Amino acid sequence: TTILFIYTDAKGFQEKEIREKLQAFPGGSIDLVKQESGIAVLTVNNPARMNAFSGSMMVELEERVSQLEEWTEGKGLIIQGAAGTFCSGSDLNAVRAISNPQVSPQYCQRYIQSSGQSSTQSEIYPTLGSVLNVVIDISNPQVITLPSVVGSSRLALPLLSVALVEGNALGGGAELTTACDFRLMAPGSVIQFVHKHMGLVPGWGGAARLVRIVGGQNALKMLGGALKIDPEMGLQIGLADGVLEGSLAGSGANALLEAEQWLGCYTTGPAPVIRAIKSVVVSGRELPLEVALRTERDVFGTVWGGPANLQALATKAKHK
Ligand SMILES: CCCC(=O)SCCNC(=O)CCNC(=O)[C@H](O)C(C)(C)COP(=O)(O)OP(=O)(O)OC[C@H]1O[C@@H](n2cnc3c(N)ncnc32)[C@H](O)[C@@H]1OP(=O)(O)O
Repeated sequence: TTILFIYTDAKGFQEKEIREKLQAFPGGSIDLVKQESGIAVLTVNNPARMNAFSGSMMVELEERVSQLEEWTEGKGLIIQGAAGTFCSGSDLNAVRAISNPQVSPQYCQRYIQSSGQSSTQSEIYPTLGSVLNVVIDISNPQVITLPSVVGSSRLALPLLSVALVEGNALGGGAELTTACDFRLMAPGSVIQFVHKHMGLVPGWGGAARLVRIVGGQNALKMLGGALKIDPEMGLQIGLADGVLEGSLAGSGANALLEAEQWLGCYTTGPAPVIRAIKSVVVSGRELPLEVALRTERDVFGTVWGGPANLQALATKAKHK
């Protein structure tokens, strides 16, 4: 099930067209490593442009998310940038190429209307937004669909996800951090919604998610002031869930190791149980209460009497 191929014919055609247009802006890659531990590492890799998102990287992100959807043993996901910095947002070379005055008026109209007709370059951003919905709103594939959000019956990933922020997370890069369940910041790192300085607002879902993470007041200040959020401020407003140790930071490998250890506290245990935990929390947060309660009951049914439950009963576990 990928958003590119399960639409109706007209929509499918549109997505194919968008994909082709995105491929016209190549550069960089999105690398995925699935580990035995059940934690996968996704690397935004375009260091010559501070890991800015080219068009082909957007397409690759969608493909990597599809691979993660099929990874039934998976429990966690770390998203990082290559070479010690997170992501500087959209590739401004591509943005400049598509923002010439002849394209712009059409761009704006299409962007707002989001019509179902033939696509324009402006649909780059909403397209990636759909992928990010899947990265964050991860839930139990058996029970939750978010049709109104992703425009299809695509499901959210059942992995606990962390953005490992070293260096800068700017613009769309800041948005990407909000598409994860958690954010870990390295000393000296910055998360900054620079959209206002670019004459924009977030378009990948970053504003809606930011409000849920830090509340409306903080989100208004962050967007309105294009504030540079350092680790200390990040912790204070609840944007950061942790700050990496200074002694270990500075080296990409060590920062990743630290992030894996941090995430391991939450992903230790059998995959079906970890995935179910993600599912009940996301449904509780995102769905109307009545639906969330029903979902929780259904998810409960997937672990009740399961191997982990039976083993715990047999060993008469004490929780001291
Ligand atoms: C809805 C989406 C909204 C968006 O994401 S709009 C894009 C928002 N992002 C930006 O405006 C980032 C602009 N860049 C910067 O502020 C700085 O480059 C940054 C990231 C703080 C790093 O500064 P420095 O460490 O001094 O490095 P630098 O400026 O020399 O950059 C090294 C090379 O990377 C390039 N680069 C950085 N961000 C880029 C981007 N977003 N798109 C395309 N190229 C980008 C930069 O042009 C430079 O390339 P070159 O070496 O001059 O060829």
